Amino acid sequence: MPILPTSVFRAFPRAFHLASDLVGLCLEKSLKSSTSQPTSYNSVIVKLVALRPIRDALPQDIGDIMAIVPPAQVVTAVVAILVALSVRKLVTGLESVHWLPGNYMNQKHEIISIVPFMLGRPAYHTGSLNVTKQVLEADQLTTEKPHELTAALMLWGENLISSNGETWKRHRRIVGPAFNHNTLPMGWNDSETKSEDEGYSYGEALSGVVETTIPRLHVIETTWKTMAKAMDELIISRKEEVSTAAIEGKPLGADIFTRLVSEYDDDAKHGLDKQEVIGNTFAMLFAGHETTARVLGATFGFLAIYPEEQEKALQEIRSLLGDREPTLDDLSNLPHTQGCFYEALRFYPAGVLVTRDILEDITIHVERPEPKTICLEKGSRVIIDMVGVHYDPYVFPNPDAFVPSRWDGVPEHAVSMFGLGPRACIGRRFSITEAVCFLAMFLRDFKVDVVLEPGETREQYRERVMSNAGMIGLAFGVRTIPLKISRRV
Ligand code: HEM
Repeated sequence: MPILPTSVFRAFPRAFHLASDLVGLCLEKSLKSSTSQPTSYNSVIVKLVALRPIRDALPQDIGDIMAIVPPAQVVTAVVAILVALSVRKLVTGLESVHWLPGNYMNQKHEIISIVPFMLGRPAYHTGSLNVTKQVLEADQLTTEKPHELTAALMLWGENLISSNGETWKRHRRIVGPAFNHNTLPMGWNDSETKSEDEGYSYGEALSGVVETTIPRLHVIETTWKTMAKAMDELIISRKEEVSTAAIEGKPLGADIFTRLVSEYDDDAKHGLDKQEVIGNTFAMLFAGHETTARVLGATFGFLAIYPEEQEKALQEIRSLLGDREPTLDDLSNLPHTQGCFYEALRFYPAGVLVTRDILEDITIHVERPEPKTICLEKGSRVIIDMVGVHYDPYVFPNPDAFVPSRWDGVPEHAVSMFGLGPRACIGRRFSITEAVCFLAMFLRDFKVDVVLEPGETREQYRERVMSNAGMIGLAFGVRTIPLKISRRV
């Protein structure tokens, strides 16, 4: 947590109110003056949502001191917004260096170093698919996820992502069936239910929670309280529905949440207790919230940069579907469209860091810089750089090029951006289905194009826009992609 002089914090609550007042005023004005300004309305809302968690996070008991700050003035409010935004970066740690693919220079070595990070264990850093496979596909008893790195996700309760050993097996057995063929056609309900007393929508609260997962969790208390309350209410009401359906002999829903709630039994050794239901619900929200959406954004970016690839996808979609809606069976017949999604995912593997602690010595074989057998020693850690893995020129020739056809014929389980081995992403099929379905329906009706700056080429646009990547919430992706979308005639 960055240390700031208390005077800075003192100036905040009042300043935030002023800033919000000002933004509110602009909002009101723009709504009154014209109904044809949706952009300014939206941008104001976005700013408000961004500012509100910070404002609410500030201690209330210093509010009185703030009363002595002079009343609203435009300058104060503008300064407050600027300072607030920069403090937000410090508080949430969202700012990071520009990610540039050209930084990958050391792929001649499959393991880079075993230097411990600060106080941590000695850690092997790797960007090699070969090493990744051997570690992730090793016997479950020989590795586990590091506790301190998954601790933040445990706050809501034990869950599939963060658990290890027997607990992980129990969770995977229960959650797994929720991702089978029957659940794929089902969409996620976009819950925008407002929580009246807190003033946050469920979605807004989730964003707040996601952005503050790392040790600063309790800073933005309101969002967390809102989420906890919403979760509790949801579980109780769905449990009642499930019990009623069981008594009346009606079939239960096949969705993930119903499956989790159905297994909720505080006394059961093989089911989930309430905290575990909540923990897993959050785990699914965390894992499913930003990931697919970010990769879809990048896919559109690449399709805009390379119109010939977009045209190829359009022809594939048109010749398969014509004017009808896609069915689940169609999705395997859209290889180019799927390849575009995979290729964007290769550049931006949303789950960017995969780590394992070594519980028993593991012997692995490396080919570079020369063929060798290495013992990954018990007590050490393996840190897998997923961007590096998917930039490996030995596995992905000409890694800078956007080549959807490189995925032709690659079976789904070998798509390494979703992880490998027994702990590979449980949402992989769900994510691919959702993405290809969305791309098919969207590209049939709309064309995406780049928004170039004066004199800029498409390649320069790619450099400017697509390199501006980093962690957004918990997912790795491109920050902003300016696109022009037009309806096809
Ligand atoms: C583009 C989308 C996605 C990417 C790139 C992605 C990536 C990954 C990766 C790399 C792992 C393995 C982590 C490890 O081995 O330590 C993983 C695990 C997991 N993912 Fe995803 N994921 C995506 C979408 C989803 C979705 C939509 C869901 C759920 C709705 C989901 C739920 C999970 C869960 C629960 C795990 C833990 C599985 C276990 O440990 O048994 N993911 N994901």
